[in-house]
Amino acid sequence: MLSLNQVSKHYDNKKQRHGKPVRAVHEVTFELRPNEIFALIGESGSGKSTLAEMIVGLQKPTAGSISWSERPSSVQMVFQNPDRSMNPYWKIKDIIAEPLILSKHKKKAALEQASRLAEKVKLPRDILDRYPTECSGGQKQRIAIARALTMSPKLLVADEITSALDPSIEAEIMQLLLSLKHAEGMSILYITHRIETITSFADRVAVMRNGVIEALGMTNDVLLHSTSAYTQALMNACLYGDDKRGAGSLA
Ligand SMILES: Nc1ncnc2c1ncn2[C@@H]1O[C@H](COP(=O)(O)OP(=O)(O)OP(=O)(O)O)[C@@H](O)[C@H]1O
Repeated sequence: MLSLNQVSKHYDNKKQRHGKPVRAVHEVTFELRPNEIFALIGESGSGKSTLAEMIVGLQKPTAGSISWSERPSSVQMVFQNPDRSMNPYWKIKDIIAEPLILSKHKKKAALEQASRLAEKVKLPRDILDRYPTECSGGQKQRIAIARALTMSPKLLVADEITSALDPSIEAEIMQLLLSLKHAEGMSILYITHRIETITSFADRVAVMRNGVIEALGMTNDVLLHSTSAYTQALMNACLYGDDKRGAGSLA
């Protein structure tokens, strides 16, 4: 359904003083299967967000191709900081309904759909008439997910969406994503630096390092049996807590 073929994103950084070229993503090739959770892990700066942004069309590759077999609106993205995509002066029901109204649905039907989706992502009923500042971080991520669901996505790209949340709230959001994968029949590209959370969550995992995919396969195979020293170091770093952001000094 989604296939990436030799996808690269290089920045020349010529306009910056002392700017050096960066190979944010370099010749990445993989396919995403229908109805799978695919985790993308790697240390900070390894290129995960750049790759995600190219997949949803927010950035153009400098080389290679990305092909998506479904309608364009069936790829949706949820970001780490939900506040950036929410108008603080709008009620939650209007925030969830916005994509429907933009795509010419009648307001009444859009609000009814927003209410159904709020229930689907297990938000309390009274939240619809509140404003974003009156919601918790976990609730805001549920709101962002509900809004993404208005477009009946076949692929949800989730970029560090639980990174700012407490572990117990993170676990609840991951549980929600698992149930949505089954109920909606969608795939999820899940970007995280918390590797310890993905073992019983992701079907497959890709490990990024300096813009390239260093390992890719079934989650347990990659995390437990990979011969890649970098992947092993990432695992050790998260198990023994010496660097929560990843392999750090292992460049
Ligand atoms: N617009 C840009 N211009 C120049 N360089 C950029 C730009 N965006 C990202 N980069 C560089 O590309 C590399 C990959 O960045 P990216 O944000 O994709 O990594 P990441 O793995 O998502 O990191 P993090 O986990 O910290 O979000 C980094 O070296 C970054 O500095």
